[in-house]
Amino acid sequence: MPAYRSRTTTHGRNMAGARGLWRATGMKEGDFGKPIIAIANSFTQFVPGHVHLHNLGQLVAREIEAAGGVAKEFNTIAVDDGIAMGHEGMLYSLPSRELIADAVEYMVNAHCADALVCISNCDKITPGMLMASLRLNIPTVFVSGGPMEAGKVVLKGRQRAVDLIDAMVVAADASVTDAEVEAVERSACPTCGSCSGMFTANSMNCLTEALGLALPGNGTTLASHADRRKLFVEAGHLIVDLAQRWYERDDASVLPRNIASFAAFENAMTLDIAMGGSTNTVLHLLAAAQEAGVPFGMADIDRLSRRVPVLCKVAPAVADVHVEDVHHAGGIFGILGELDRAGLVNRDTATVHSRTLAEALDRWDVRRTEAASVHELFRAAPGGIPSTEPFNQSARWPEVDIDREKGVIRDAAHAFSKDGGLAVLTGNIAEEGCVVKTAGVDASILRFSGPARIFESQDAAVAGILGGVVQAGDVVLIRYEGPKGGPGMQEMLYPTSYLKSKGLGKACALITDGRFSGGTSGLSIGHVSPEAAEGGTIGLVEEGDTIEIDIPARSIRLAVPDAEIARRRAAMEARAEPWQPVGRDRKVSAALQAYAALTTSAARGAVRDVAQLKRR
Ligand SMILES: CC[C@H](C)C(=O)C(=O)O
Ligand SMILES: [Mg+2]
Repeated sequence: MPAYRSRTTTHGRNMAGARGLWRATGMKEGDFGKPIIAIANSFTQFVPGHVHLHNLGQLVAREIEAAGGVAKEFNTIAVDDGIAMGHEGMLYSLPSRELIADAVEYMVNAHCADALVCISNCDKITPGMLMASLRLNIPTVFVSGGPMEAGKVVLKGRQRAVDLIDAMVVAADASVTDAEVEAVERSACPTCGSCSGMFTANSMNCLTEALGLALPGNGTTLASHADRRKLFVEAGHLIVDLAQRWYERDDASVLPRNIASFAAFENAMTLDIAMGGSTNTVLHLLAAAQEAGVPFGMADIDRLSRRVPVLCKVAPAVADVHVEDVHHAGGIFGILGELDRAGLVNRDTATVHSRTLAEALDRWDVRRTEAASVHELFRAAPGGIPSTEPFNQSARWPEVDIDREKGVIRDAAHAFSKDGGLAVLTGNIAEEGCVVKTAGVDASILRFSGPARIFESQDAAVAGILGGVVQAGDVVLIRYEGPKGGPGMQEMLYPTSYLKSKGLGKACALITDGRFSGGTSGLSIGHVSPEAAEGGTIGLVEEGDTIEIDIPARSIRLAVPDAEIARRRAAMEARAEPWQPVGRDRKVSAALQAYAALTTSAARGAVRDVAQLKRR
């Protein structure tokens, strides 16, 4: 029977000092002996996905106390990728994932907390907390801040849904007037919550639901809707129950590593492929799997991508469907229900709320249950009230969208495409692989070949695209932007958005050892591994070389003879400072240099590898 971790500091005469300090935090006599539950919140006024979290940690805390626990809240940082995008602020985005994971580890282990509630939301906060929960392996429940409502705007006499990406694209489109750009800017992000498309934040919050570590509805219930409050209340009660099951009844099934098993990682990746999730999920699931000690790797992702169809298309893959519409169609359990009917999910995985996924599907798949409460949950609708406050509206659709032939979620027989929404490509330019979100690639360019237009930084690529250097038919190649080379593996959202702004979205390819925002679509191939800074062949490509991309064949290659590549490699190794970008003047802080010294390639999830230090 495991002992409560918190007894280390709450029991024994010699812990009088610690108990004195616990008392000063507000612990009462009767609290000593109750499970101490850490609440990892991530409130900040820098991020719309977190601006509304300031009181939600205490909402959970009151419920923990009502359920018989002691709640202790702390806060992590939270970077807003959309604000950090397109300048050197983006160098900090992926490194912040490691800081968040470490911050949760530090606070939970330093104070011997017994269990954990993670209040996350945006791009690196959910992955960072997920890594921490699997590293710590104590009872954990995730409840994220929830998705933002899609914006609505009238352009050229037609009302359309808009989001952050639309604001970025129209701003660089000379055919759009200043007044129209302003109208989109003012409408694109109407409420608190994570940006409304199937971008990285929403992808990861949906995947945490599929992994079994979050409650049904976590990924798609709007931040603005009153229903979302119930998820926080339920999380507060559930975590005390999970803690008691582990520490008092030796029930190891509640531990994160027994929930996020290999089969659960397969389910999460299957969901991602079926809904065209952000390619960042590849990085973050690989990193989380490593923390969990689960041998889930790129080969598994490739295997799944070849058998899972696209059952749901959401912005940026399509313009007029957002996460609120996925919710209206039954949410993540609606998609998992269709995947289950197609025999594509592991039904016996555990969750924090149901004994198995199969039991959860019976209860939460809107096509399996008539339960009014479930149908009411998925009728939750946007309120259209601009606000930074949560739970401020309770609009409902008349019915749940269960049209699986033409609706937002499809059954396997009516899939948007038989091929999955994500593909892993390999070849001489990416021997450890690279990824492309196929759900966002026009069918006409699944096979593409063209001359390399080389840029040694994201900024140079932006200047080249906006300055007309990039022409139709080109393969934009951005390198030395990997985890080590950037450092920090920037998201290339502005280059991919500006290709659209210039009308080149279906006329060019873009490949990089960097990565992409979930807002990227088009023939955008990222995570090229090994990266240029680690001696990858992408560092040997020369201007005008032909790059051949064949998504159906899962291949990408530099059409240059092996002997020439070998010659170039020898010449590179002979340089005084090999594998460095040409003509780039980027100041890299000591903090980022420390990150670069320990990180690894995208094919490993850009995880920290301290073994590198011993090899020096
Ligand atoms: C819309 C872009 C978003 C902020 C992002 O960075 C991602 O999805 O990764
Ligand atoms: Mg991002």
